[in-house]
Amino acid sequence: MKRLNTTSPQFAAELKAVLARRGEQSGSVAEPVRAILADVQKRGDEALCDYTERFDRLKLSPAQLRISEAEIRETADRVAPETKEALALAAKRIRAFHEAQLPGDLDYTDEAGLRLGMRWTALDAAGLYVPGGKAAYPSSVLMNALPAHVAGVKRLAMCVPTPDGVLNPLVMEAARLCGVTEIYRIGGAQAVGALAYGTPTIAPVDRIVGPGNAFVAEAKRQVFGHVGIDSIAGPSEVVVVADGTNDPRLVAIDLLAQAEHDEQAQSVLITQDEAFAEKVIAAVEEELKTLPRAKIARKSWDDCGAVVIVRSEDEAAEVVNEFAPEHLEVLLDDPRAFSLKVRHAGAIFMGRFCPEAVGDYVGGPNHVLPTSRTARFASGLSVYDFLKRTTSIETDMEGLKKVGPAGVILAHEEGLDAHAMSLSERLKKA
Ligand SMILES: NC(=O)c1ccc[n+]([C@@H]2O[C@H](COP(=O)([O-])OP(=O)(O)OC[C@H]3O[C@@H](n4cnc5c(N)ncnc54)[C@H](O)[C@@H]3O)[C@@H](O)[C@H]2O)c1
Ligand SMILES: N[C@H](CO)Cc1c[nH]c[nH+]1
Ligand SMILES: [Zn+2]
Repeated sequence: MKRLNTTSPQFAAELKAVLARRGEQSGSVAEPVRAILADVQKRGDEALCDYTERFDRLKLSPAQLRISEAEIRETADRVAPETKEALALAAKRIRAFHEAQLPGDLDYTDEAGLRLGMRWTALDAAGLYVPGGKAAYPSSVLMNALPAHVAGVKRLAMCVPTPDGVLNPLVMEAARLCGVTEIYRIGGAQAVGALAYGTPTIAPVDRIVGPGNAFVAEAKRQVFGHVGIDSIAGPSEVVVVADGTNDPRLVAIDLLAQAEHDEQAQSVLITQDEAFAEKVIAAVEEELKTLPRAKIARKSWDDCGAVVIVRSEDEAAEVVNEFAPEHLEVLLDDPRAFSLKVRHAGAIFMGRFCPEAVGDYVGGPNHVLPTSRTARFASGLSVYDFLKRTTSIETDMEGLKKVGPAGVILAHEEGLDAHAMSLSERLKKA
């Protein structure tokens, strides 16, 4: 964990090094991912089976890649009723928020008499990547599948790794709850490659969405252009802005809540109160003594963690904007006022009673969010990732007479005479 202070002459360089730290690690996977994607394109199902055996310790034949509906049902039936109720509460809230996102079409006639429109249509097929290497993520099934379902996507193909062949009952129940029946027991870059290029068993999709580790994030980056992707939703990140009135132990737990996802996760505290910062650091050490996933969280905290001492809330906001974090917790008296200073963050959690875990599971907004500073230009998963827009123009001769002559001039300026003639020859008939 790095200690930074904005009063230090080296602050800018130190911050750059903290930000670069994760980039270095993700850069190291580019070549292995390229090789895996090329191999999946070449060898299809055989490659999927080989990588699944190598990385997930599961020997499969191509016929076993897809999880049967009977397996989904039987595995999901093992979920306890109160757990099903918790999942149903989360699903209801997530569905409601994404239904509220649904955009409307445009259709109007302007002053020149042209009827202009924009119609939203759903993708035909979406690939849903649900992580499952170091932890199982039934919550990610909901976050991937519900916006797709709300958007009206006809085909949903889900990939989820099942290390050692273990099917997670709650992942299967979440899939059943969302009506997902096409599920493959594969993960990592090879799953992304199968969804992007297709194999004899897995038909290709039009867009791949969902979070994953550095291999998954890099694979999505590399297939972008051949298929759409939502964003680079890689190893988790949280920045916590807290004043000294907070309980240091709760802040430490919030930092560890994201560190426990992945050795490459990043947790950062920003505060004006140095004494408070030291209490949080001590509390992190104390919690790591008993945290079940301490091995993962310790490496994440040691390698990628940071504590930044700032001189004002404005300075804190500027540091947040530099991180452009996946998640931002604002544990201040007026979190909403602070949040208005923030230009780049995937999701903001406001107030001392709203830790990120509310959003991870039951808040409603999506927890699949941009990482590695991509929140500067990317957004969290939403219904818009499963929709696309088609615009339309309709006009009669009256409308063409209003706008056509200007089009002719511009076409000639661009040296495109057939463009000009397609307008001028019609105008002659006026
Ligand atoms: N950004 C978000 O919105 C968001 C949401 C949830 C989870 N996450 C992140 O998702 C990630 C989940 O990671 P995970 O590992 O648990 O599951 P994962 O499913 O992302 O990755 C596991 C897969 O990685 C592949 N793999 C493992 N080691 C490999 C290697 N050496 N070479 C090539 N491929 C390899 C395997 O195929 C395995 O199936 C975490 O980093 C977590 O922070 C992010
Ligand atoms: N914090 C993760 C996004 O980085 C989402 C998640 C799923 N389950 C628990 N947390
Ligand atoms: Zn989380």
